[in-house]
Amino acid sequence: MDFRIEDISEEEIDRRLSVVEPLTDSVRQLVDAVIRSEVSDERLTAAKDRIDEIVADLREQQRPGSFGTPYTKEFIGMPWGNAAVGARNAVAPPLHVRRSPGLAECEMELGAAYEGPGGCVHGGIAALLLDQLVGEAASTDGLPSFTGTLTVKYLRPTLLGALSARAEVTGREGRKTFVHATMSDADGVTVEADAIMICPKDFELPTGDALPPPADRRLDR
Ligand SMILES: CCCCCCCCCCCC(=O)SCCNC(=O)CCNC(=O)[C@H](O)C(C)(C)COP(=O)(O)OP(=O)(O)OC[C@H]1O[C@@H](n2cnc3c(N)ncnc32)[C@H](O)[C@@H]1OP(=O)(O)O
Repeated sequence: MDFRIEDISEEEIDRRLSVVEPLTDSVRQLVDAVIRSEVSDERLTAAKDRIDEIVADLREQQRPGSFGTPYTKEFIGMPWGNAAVGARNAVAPPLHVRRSPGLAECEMELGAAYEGPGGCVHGGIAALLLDQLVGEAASTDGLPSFTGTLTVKYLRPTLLGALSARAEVTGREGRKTFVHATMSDADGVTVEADAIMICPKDFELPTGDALPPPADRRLDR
């Protein structure tokens, strides 16, 4: 796992987020517009050329590999490439997760980019989002857990639109944490999931005098 430390203040995190979040949001709009646009083929081709120019511009200075999760010295994580919550990742809806001990909750709006069956959320997307949420619920004590097993039950189709999700720790056994999660629309639960989350045996926390103990650590931004 990548544990790069980036020694920046919370003000600097906010400043960077104020630049990248609107950009990522515009890319989300672009994805949605491409899916639903009914303009002529000529205009679609012209759009491609303009987008290619922007891509070439952004690639002038490019990080190798993935974004990873840099941490501040206070252990605030910045998982900005993450597929479910990443502030720089237009693939992420994004989820804005609220966390308290053993609990993670969020609301989200899933549009055309997340479609599986016509008008409905793709089952893989529901599993992705619930996977993130069970990970966050299991990790609220500051020690990260990986998903060992995730069992997903689709109770009825989840229509695209406004949704909420919730994950709650139901038990702990050594390095294993058991989590139950649900995704709901206005009429109730549509998907439920059970996870066995595991803190890996060879997992080493980054060390350093400035690092607070796990229980006092701030979580991701
Ligand atoms: C602050 C940051 C916030 C961070 C918030 C971050 C949120 C991120 C959320 C994203 C979640 C993900 O997508 S995570 C990515 C997807 N998952 C992965 O890639 C995991 C890949 N698998 C692995 O790395 C490994 O297999 C592990 C870590 C799961 C387990 O390895 P290990 O540590 O060597 O485990 P091991 O000693 O063998 O077993 C320990 C105990 O767990 C059980 N066990 C082992 N594997 C499994 C399994 N797959 N499913 C169920 N149970 C298992 C064993 O029976 C044993 O039980 P007993 O004998 O003790 O009873």
